Amino acid sequence: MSGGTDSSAAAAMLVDQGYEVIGLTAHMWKDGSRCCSLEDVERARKVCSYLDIRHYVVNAQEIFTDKIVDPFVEAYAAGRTPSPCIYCNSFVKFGFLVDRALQLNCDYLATGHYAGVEKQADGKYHLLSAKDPNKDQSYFLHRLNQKQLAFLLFPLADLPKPEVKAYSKERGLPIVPRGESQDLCFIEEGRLAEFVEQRDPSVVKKGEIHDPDGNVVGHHNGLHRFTVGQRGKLGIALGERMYVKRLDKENNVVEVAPRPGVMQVACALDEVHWISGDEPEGELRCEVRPRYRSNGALANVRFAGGGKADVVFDEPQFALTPGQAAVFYKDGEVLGGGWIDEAS
Ligand SMILES: Nc1ncnc2c1ncn2[C@@H]1O[C@H](COP(=O)(O)OP(=O)(O)OP(=O)(O)O)[C@@H](O)[C@H]1O
Repeated sequence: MSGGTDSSAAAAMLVDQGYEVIGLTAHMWKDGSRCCSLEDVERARKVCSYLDIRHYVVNAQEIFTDKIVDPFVEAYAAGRTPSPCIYCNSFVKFGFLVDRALQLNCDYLATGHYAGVEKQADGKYHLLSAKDPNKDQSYFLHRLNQKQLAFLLFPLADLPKPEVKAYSKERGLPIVPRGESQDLCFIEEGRLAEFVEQRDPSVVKKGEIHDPDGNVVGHHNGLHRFTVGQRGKLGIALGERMYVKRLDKENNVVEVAPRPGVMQVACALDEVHWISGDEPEGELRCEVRPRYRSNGALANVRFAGGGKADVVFDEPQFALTPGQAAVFYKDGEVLGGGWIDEAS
């Protein structure tokens, strides 16, 4: 329970369905940050007390630093754009918290994620998109395995957010309003570069900005200030609108190009994960979402062995970004996904 509407509503629904519910809140990051802090712990405590259920607070600061924050900074230092929510789900929410729930003799761990889990006739657990496409979080859960899915309940899978809000109100849940969770809950809005610099000062390194012909069109203060597809804040004034096309770590160069230059048709993935535990044979035709806010595009996924795969889209895609996840969907189901290593 994060103290927000979704997990509070999920807990209340399970209480209403007759489950014996225990609230579990991870204190993940420093106080004063926008989430996962002591203020959230306090919010969750209030809801539990209202529902008359036990509430446990677990200290997850060490694992959060080791598995989410440090790799996040390392990725930026390597010229990539990381996706910390995916790691947080794998290691903290559905790793560390599952272990704690097992220690408390729980039969399930429930969260307020918008996604579905279903055991089907093949005996496997399947991860499904949420019914509310605006809230669907299945993209962030694509690295879950069978053991984790067997232990999970997602009570909000079939509900649109307005219904969850209405239910919380009707049920009288004492929820202190706050904004929807942001991707970077541990960093103050607009302070990403400073955060990375504070934790790894070596990222501040002057370099050049190159146009598609290799001309120097500007200078920068570190690759961590850029992400592929970025348009503004380039500090250059050219006749044409320019986007970041590639971050060249080796030469500390930011390559920019007009929009057509940032459209690419293929990308190489590593650490590909399959929810079923079995890699499909040969080639897979499916929809691939190369970032969270993407509708998915038809592609062929070819397996290259050793957890690697190549994705070839039917149509060029904008800003295939190293460090982001490409997630495979078929008929509303998440099959798995991998990290984008390189686009071409
Ligand atoms: N600090 C935490 N401790 C325990 N569980 C958490 C914590 N933060 C998030 N969760 C769980 O993960 C789910 C998804 O987290 P996310 O950050 O996407 O929250 P959200 O959609 O804003 O939900 P909420 O309204 O519950 O905050 C939450 O609904 C909650 O069940």
